Amino acid sequence: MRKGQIAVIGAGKWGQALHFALSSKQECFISSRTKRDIKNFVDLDFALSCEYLVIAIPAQEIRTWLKENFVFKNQKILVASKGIEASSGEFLNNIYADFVPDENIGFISGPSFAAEVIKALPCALVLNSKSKELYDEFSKFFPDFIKTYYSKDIIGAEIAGAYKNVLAIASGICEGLNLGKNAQASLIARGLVEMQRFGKHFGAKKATFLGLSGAGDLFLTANSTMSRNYRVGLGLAQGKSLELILEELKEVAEGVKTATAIEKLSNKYTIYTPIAKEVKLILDGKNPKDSLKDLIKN
Ligand SMILES: NC(=O)c1ccc[n+]([C@@H]2O[C@H](COP(=O)([O-])OP(=O)(O)OC[C@H]3O[C@@H](n4cnc5c(N)ncnc54)[C@H](O)[C@@H]3O)[C@@H](O)[C@H]2O)c1
Ligand SMILES: O=P(O)(O)OC[C@H](O)CO
Repeated sequence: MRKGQIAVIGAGKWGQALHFALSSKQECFISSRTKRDIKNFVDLDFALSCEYLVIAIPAQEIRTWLKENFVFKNQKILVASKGIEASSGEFLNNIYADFVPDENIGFISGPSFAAEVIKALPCALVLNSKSKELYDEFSKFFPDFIKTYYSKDIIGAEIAGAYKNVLAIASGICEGLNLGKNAQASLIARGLVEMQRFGKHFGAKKATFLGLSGAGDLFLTANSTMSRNYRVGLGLAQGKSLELILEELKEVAEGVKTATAIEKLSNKYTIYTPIAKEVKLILDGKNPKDSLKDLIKN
């Protein structure tokens, strides 16, 4: 094992931004399934032999990626993805649990557009782990422009980070339909209540939804065209097909698949999730204006 060394796996927008940030205090490696012209780019075997790993591949790909590539050799891992597996409705921490013990894993949450992190603009992140030791070790790698906080509420952080993507789609729809700022603020506020209610069912803490991981990331993502999920919503409101929107986006918008996962889990456990349900229906072809009427009525 490469003791003390750190590598990011996944060289998309977030992986590259984290690689930039984590390179500010020491050498940080990066790996991806396709070779990239990035400083310190290494092959996957090299990356996997580092003691510290930050995994930034999309949520829907994680199970397969772990099965095909990962062998646990006591590495310490930070998960940077934000989503819920759509095919199973499984949370990422449960998927990772088959491969990595609790004390070796943490999850990043909080408001963090890659495009700003890669410019070294200040931000605050939460590193969520059962192990404070793991937090202490990883937080030392972060640059001065990122303030890190510790939390043990993994499920809360995970749900907040995934759910806000679905709400960002809803907010983009609201903007695209020109419904006004009152409507948008109402939607975001009710969305926060909705994701907290959903989280409560799975044991998440209320405080997580009121802090960086919940309100912080929701307010960011649901208010800006910098968000891919928000832009999906804008496109839907403009009458574009989901297929075309995703083709134009060329990057992952986790809210699309996470809406399916939330629908599955809400149906299974009878959790009231009206906004996420309408987003799912719109993604499946419902007219957004009809959704709005139904949302106000119910
Ligand atoms: N971009 C941001 O601002 C941001 C911030 C915080 C969290 N996130 C989260 O980070 C995750 C990644 O987002 P991103 O912005 O880097 O997306 P992206 O679309 O820019 O890149 C995704 C990367 O994952 C790689 N990938 C896809 N399938 C893979 C597979 N099967 N095996 C290995 N690699 C695979 C792609 O090659 C690509 O490099 C998402 O869950 C996203 O929600 C993104
Ligand atoms: O561009 P989005 O919508 O994937 O959001 C990116 C980050 O999750 C913001 O914290």
